[in-house]
Amino acid sequence: MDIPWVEKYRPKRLREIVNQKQAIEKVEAWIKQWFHGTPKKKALLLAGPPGSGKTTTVYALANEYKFEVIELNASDERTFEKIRRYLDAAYTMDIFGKRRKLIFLDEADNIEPSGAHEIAKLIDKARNPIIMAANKYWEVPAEIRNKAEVVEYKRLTQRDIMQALFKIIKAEGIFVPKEIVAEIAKRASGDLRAAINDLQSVVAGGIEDARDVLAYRDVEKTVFQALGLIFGSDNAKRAKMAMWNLDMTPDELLLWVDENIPYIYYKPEDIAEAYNAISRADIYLGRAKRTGNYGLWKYAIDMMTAGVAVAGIKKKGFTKFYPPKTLRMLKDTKEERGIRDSIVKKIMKQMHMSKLEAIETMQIFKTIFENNLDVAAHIAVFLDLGDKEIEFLAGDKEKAAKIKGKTLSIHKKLKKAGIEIKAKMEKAGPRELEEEIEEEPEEKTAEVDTTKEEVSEEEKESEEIEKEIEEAEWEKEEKYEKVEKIDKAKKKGKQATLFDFLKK
Ligand SMILES: Nc1ncnc2c1ncn2[C@@H]1O[C@H](COP(=O)(O)OP(=O)(O)OP(=O)(O)O)[C@@H](O)[C@H]1O
Repeated sequence: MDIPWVEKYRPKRLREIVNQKQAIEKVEAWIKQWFHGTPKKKALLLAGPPGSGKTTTVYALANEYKFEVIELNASDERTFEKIRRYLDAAYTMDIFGKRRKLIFLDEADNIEPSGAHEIAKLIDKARNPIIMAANKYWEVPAEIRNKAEVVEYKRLTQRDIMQALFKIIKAEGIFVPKEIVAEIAKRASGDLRAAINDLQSVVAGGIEDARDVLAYRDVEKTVFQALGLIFGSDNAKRAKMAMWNLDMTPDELLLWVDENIPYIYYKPEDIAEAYNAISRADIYLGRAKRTGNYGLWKYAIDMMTAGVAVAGIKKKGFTKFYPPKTLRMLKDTKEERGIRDSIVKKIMKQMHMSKLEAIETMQIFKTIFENNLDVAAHIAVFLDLGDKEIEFLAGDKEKAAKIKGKTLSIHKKLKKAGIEIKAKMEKAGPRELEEEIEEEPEEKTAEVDTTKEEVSEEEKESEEIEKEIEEAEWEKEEKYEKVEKIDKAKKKGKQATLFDFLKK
């Protein structure tokens, strides 16, 4: 996976930072004072809109003036303790020799009042430069704000953003039409980080799809941030903030989270864990709707945010979020629900699972249907899925058609194998079949004279038995390979699981 362009192209030097000249002059003047003693204000507060260059300034400054940055997050509970530790050791030795530490406290507008008092005390005692950053500086507790020199960052203009994007396009040696660059810059509303991420998404997804990606931008502006909180860290508290100020119902956010799980987690057990969390959330949401007890939303939200955030190891690097396919494809949600329910029922029946397990399994099947058409076809045959059901799981008409084609050839093979096996069995006597029909004498199944006009009761019975056996044989042949493991597990009294099936 490519490294995120926001990191790859983060300016290393102060002069590369676009359109924040005044702010940077102030920051440089302040840091220079540290080389001649301690400045009057030991802390700076960089205030301005997201993606305007605050964090970039801190790192470029540290790079030029040879500081080591200790980055702390104000919403992290352990921050206060860490600050104390670093302040006590203003200088430490590292392999480069003596390097001064610069403390960077991001999200200062998220500091709890109790923490604010302690941080204010620590600023008083500090022997290190402290830089804080906030989007809304008026929400930084006054106690801290008063101890810091405020440096304002401007919202970047569409022109600034376009310039920065073209620099990246040139460095990457790619072509992106000017109107798309202009559109990305316009939609970013001053946030260069968002614009760079959009540009990378558009390039990764192919320019032809650019308009689709951008069409979702208005919603994603917030839903992307929500997904970033859920998938961006293992911090449950941060993840729970995803629903804040989000102009969406939990049901809608659930679809987005659901869609993106397989792009974030890569180990099957982690994917299953994350799906487990959302299927529980789904149950709470359903219950809330049925009973009118919307207090249950809180549990649902916790499960689909924090529950998903801590599900496992996430992919590193740039991640593109995708809008839910169900939103794009199946406008008729009633129909969608009907299809979903019938798949769940089939899984419950064929795989001997509880509803919850079946929902979870269905989510895993979705990933398989999108990514491995061969396995998908086997599952489709095994579950006897209809066209709509295959389409639902594949999330794409074209893929569904391919899977359908593969199921037909599986059916053909099974039929052929069934005839061959039948012939063999007629010769040698089928062992597996014997087990299943052990009460019935074999001769009865072997020959029935269909030329006789008058059929005796006994013969009628025999014919029926033959039919039944033939059906059993068909079914057995179709499913034998796939259910063998499950059957064994059942015989041993173990619960059959999806993984028994997939290991086949
Ligand atoms: N003024 C700028 N000049 C050049 N690049 C910038 C500028 N502002 C933002 N960027 C780019 O956008 C990315 C994000 O910027 P940065 O992390 O500095 O934002 P920020 O102001 O700290 O935002 P936030 O408040 O959300 O943390 C950087 O990696 C950099 O590539």
